[in-house]
Amino acid sequence: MLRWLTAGESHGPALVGIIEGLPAGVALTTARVQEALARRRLGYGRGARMKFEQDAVRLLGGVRHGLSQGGPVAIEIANTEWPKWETVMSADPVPDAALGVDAGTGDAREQARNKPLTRPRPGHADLVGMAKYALDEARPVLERASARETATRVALGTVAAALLEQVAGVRLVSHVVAVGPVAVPDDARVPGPDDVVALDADPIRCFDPATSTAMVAEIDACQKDGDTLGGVVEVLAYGVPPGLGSYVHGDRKLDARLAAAVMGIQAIKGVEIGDGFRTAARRGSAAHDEIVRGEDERLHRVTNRAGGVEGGMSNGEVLRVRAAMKPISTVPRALRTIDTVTGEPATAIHQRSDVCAVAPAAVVAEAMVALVLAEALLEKVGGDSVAECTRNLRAYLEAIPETMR
Ligand SMILES: Cc1cc2nc3c(=O)[nH]c(=O)nc-3n(C[C@H](O)[C@H](O)[C@H](O)COP(=O)(O)O)c2cc1C
Ligand SMILES: C=C(O[C@@H]1CC(C(=O)O)=C[C@@H](OP(=O)(O)O)[C@H]1O)C(=O)O
Repeated sequence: MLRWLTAGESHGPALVGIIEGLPAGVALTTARVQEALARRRLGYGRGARMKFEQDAVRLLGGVRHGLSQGGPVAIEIANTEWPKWETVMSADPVPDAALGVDAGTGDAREQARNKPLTRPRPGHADLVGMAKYALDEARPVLERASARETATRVALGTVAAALLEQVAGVRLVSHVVAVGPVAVPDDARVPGPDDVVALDADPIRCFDPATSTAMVAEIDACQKDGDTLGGVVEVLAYGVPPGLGSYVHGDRKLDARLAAAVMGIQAIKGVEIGDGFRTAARRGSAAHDEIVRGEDERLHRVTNRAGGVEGGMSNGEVLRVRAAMKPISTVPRALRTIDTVTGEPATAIHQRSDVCAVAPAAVVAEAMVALVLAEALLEKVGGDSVAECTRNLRAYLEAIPETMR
């Protein structure tokens, strides 16, 4: 069983991710994780932090000489700004002297704690988080709810993607298909795995040049208006073997697992597999994918409206997952809220923030898809080394009768 966890706060010393249940022999280097994190920092409309954040990576365990060893892999991502936040975010109690105030009044101490955040921001976890965890300000809530945590997901997704590629030749690509109301046309070319370099070079991560230009203009206009934007991202996985996931129980279904994992990303409010919602408007004859034998003597679907999943299992076609991201919640044109100290109306706290983070969300969604696919692949083929998993996958595929391949 592959499992993973993250820990850490947005302005703490570091984030940490652990992935466990990984076979030995997965190729992993600090540079490879750094590269993945650099992709996530990009994105037209991102805020000031991404200009200086270094995402300093340390592989803390489970990897030796560029290969996983079979034990848990632990990855640390240091937060560049930590020295500035050391007092506010100290894990240990901070003496009054270190706060730079007299041991005196509670108020002064509160001020030194970087002004208590008592004007919760709509669209964030702030208000309910304070009530739920019995907190007197939103700082602890936003520190953990922040999408800073997605850096760890991307680091762990790098490990999953390496496993998928080595064992099964799976290759993933993610792109942006809409920013606010600006969407790629339905007939735009779909990027293939070899287009990753071009997508990484584009701060919008959109493969359609005209749409990309319109998206930049939309973000500029929105920023000028003191507003924020969301959008839609798509992840494609090429080379996924058939039979990952299962129809036998709802929580084993690959589509259900993908939806849960992608929905778990901060600000994602909808997930679609294949043509998803669009399929609901079609007749059955125009909604499914007919099976034919191609010139290469192999079975193919004439279309891929299902997005590579039928009956909760991968069917060998390209996996397609889309996710809808809501506009960034920290709106510069501050939204109405209350002050939790007085109960009086107020405007929400506004701190440094992204205007649009759809491009990095695509990279994060790619990581989540990689983690789900890697977990499902290991479930199907098992094995304690990459070589064993590869052998098992080959044996399984070779055992499928000729008439069904
Ligand atoms: C890559 C990424 C970057 C984000 N950046 C910001 C940001 O700068 N400011 C902000 O208010 N929300 C940002 N968000 C969204 C919030 O983290 C998210 O909306 C919030 O934690 C509430 O969670 P929910 O939207 O899932 O309910 C970002 C999300 C992602 C995926
Ligand atoms: C730090 C990241 O994104 C952050 C996500 C985020 C939020 O509220 O989700 C708010 C901002 O944090 P800060 O106030 O520190 O600038 C973003 O910069 C990141 O993606 O690495």
